[in-house]
Amino acid sequence: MTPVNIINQSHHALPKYQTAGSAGMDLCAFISETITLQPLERTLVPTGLFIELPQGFEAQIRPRSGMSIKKGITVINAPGTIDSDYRGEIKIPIVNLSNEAQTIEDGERVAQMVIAKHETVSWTEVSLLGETERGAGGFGHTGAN
Ligand SMILES: O=c1ccn([C@H]2C[C@H](O)[C@@H](COP(=O)(O)OP(=O)(O)OP(=O)(O)O)O2)c(=O)[nH]1
Ligand SMILES: [Mg+2]
Repeated sequence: MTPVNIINQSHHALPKYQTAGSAGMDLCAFISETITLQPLERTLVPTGLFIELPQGFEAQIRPRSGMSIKKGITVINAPGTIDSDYRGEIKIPIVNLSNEAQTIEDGERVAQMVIAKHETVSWTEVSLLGETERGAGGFGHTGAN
């Protein structure tokens, strides 16, 4: 467990792992009025949460499968990236991909957040890359199925 500083300006509980093996913590909407999204409409949902990740960590904002299948609502930039030096409010860009209007209520769990480690690299500019069996093959190169 890595301790991470968090400010919670919402009246909802801190995000938590729902089960011992959960990778993500659900994020609740922190809104004063119900959001209604028409088909293909998008909006930015506030959470009231501000975090201070250690360098080398990121938070990924991902859709919830239940929300996607029940309402057709997904995170439009999934996976959203929260940088370790970001000190603003975590907000969730969502879109209604269903063909009817959908609503989001205060406290509704609209997305989930996975905290992950990432590398930081420095480039070494070269004129040739190491040879591999794949080479430049991609995009279905290994077969039809
Ligand atoms: O789903 C998201 C994605 C990003 N952010 C915040 C945290 C992140 O550190 C910052 C910038 O995100 P990103 O780099 O994806 O956006 P950008 O359009 O490249 O903005 P910037 O130029 O500020 O980096 O916005 C969120 O609150 N929610
Ligand atoms: Mg950016």
